[in-house]
Amino acid sequence: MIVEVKNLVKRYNKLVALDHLNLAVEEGEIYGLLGPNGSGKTTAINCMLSLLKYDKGSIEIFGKPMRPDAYDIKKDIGIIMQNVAVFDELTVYENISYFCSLYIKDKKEVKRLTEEAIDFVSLQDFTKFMPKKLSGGLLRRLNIACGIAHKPKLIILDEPTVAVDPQSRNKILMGIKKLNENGATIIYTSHYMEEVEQLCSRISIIDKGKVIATGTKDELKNMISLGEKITVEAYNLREEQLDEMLHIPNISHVDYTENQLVIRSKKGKNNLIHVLDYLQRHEITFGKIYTEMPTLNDVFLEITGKDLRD
Ligand SMILES: Nc1ncnc2c1ncn2[C@@H]1O[C@H](COP(=O)(O)OP(=O)(O)OP(=O)(O)O)[C@@H](O)[C@H]1O
Repeated sequence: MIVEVKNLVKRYNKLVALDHLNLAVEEGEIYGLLGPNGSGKTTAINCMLSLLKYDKGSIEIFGKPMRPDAYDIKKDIGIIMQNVAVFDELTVYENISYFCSLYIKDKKEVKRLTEEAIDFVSLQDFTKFMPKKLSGGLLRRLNIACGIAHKPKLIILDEPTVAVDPQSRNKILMGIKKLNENGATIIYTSHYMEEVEQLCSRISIIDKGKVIATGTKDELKNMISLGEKITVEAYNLREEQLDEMLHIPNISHVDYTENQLVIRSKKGKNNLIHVLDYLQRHEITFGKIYTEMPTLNDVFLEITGKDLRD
């Protein structure tokens, strides 16, 4: 186990930001913390790193209790926080080199690792730039390079793609995958379900400071009753046909607006075949047809009754 958080409680005066939060991150995982803004992700990370005092619970990292002065643990952790934390008066190269030298004493090794980190985030053309001259996406990449140059075993990224252009976002996501392939365990917080789905091997969904569900994306989707959503471009459907479709096995909702028929099904096999069969038997003209599986937002919605983005 790389990180084990048990029954963590953190209050800001009367507000309970973490309410008996439990997490267990195993070696080699990309572990996602998915939750809406204000659900407690940053507070959890700050507690894990001993940057914030908490009221109750325990935190172990690499099998040892985490404390503010646990430098032997901290040297193996790379942190990339939401707010970019670099020195404005240092160049891109100097920033990365400085953060790396906090952990690595050998100067030649610092140089080698700095250059490797620059290549890794593709900032080769910007090494002499001051941070203020970088775009938002490049600045995020610099922030990441500063956090990972010393090759930590555990890398924690708190919403690293907020307000980042799509090209930099892709580079960041691919970079995180590569860091993981090279052996690092990753904790990744986000309120973007698509990113978490794409990237993470296991996910904890967090709401109001509590973990409400944990699993792989497929395990999470299997927790809910919703099956696939079938969308059909269909013409001249009558009210009674829509009512009849509700009697197709497993179908729970039917909606028809502007020639778009949207059918929601419960879990089960052959839902699409049954729908197609109905359309053909009733000689209903139809065009494009596609199905979508439930998303992590559907999971969040079914458990909490609200959208992730609310
Ligand atoms: N220093 C603070 N003082 C008082 N309340 C705080 C403080 N920091 C966070 N909170 C509150 O604690 C709760 C959890 O906030 P936190 O920032 O951990 O959530 P989050 O999931 O990381 O959201 P975001 O992505 O918006 O940062 C929120 O209600 C927030 O308003």
